[in-house]
Amino acid sequence: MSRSSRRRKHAVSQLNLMVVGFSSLGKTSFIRMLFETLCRLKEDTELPASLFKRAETAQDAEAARTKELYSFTLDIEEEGEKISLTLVDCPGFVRDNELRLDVQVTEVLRYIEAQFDQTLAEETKVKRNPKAQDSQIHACLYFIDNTNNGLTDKDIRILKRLTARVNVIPIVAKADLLTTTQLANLKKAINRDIKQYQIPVFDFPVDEEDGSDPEVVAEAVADIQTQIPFSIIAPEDAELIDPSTSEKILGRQYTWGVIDCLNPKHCDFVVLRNVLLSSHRKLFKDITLELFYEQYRTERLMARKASKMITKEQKKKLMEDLQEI
Ligand SMILES: Nc1nc2c(ncn2[C@@H]2O[C@H](COP(=O)(O)OP(=O)(O)OP(=O)(O)O)[C@@H](O)[C@H]2O)c(=O)[nH]1
Repeated sequence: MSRSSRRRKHAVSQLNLMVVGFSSLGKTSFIRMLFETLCRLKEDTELPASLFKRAETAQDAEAARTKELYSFTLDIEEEGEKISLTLVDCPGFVRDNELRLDVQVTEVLRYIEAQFDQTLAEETKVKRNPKAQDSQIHACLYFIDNTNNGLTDKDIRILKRLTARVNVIPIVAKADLLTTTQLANLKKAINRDIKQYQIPVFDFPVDEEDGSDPEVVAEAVADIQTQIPFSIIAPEDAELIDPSTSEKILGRQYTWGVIDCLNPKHCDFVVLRNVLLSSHRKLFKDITLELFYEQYRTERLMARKASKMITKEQKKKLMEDLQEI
């Protein structure tokens, strides 16, 4: 084995994912489900307590609400590759206060931009740290309320802001509450709105650099594209037993039957997990660095240049105006 391939085998890839959306749509439950399906390399990683606060009753709901943004990192292995996976959970957006909602979205964007600032600071160092962590958010899952018929005005406004800074993947949450026809209609309505309002969500382009047969890759991508937005059902109880197989499953039990959250016929979790951790991981990272980070970097440098160019009088006037605010 050559030195470089040995290095690659031991190389750890970083992946940073974020979940956002209105409150109580199942974001934390999704993170918990993802966590439960991961092949962890270190069992002793300290996990946030909020990850285990389940809310099966209305009284629990307030206590289990995500109050502030938090993140945690896990060392995992996916298809033989080591990944340092950071999951970021954000407080749910409020529905009834436009001003507060805007502040919340700004806070999410500030967090994303703060990660770009870290890269920018590292890049401008004379002696760069070769082991510097990549903390940029590579993909953001946007949870959509399935009680609406497509995207609301608020969704559109939020999505327009987020897609300027990060790869956004739309998610239909709590898909168990919809029939097959309702789910298909909702997916259609969301895709119609995405197109009509020209929201540049991540559209699963064919990766030109992928060494596999181009026809096979194009077919796989087309297959994924038909599933967007991905439907998710999070389990209610990790200890659920499927009565037909007597096996433990991650699911939800109803009077009429059991949902297996890992069954691709029930929801798109397995496809989404594969897209995030495996098939599109590199593409998410490349686009983040080459498109979103570059855009942010250019904006920052231009703003810096513009502030240098203003005259002393203009600066004085600006300071006076700011004091008046
Ligand atoms: N029916 C159903 N309920 C779900 C699903 N996922 C989560 N829930 C329930 O929805 C409630 C809220 O779930 P959370 O995961 O806390 O939602 P959240 O989006 O993180 O909420 P905030 O912290 O307020 O933003 C809980 O009672 C969950 O058990 C699902 O797929 N289907």
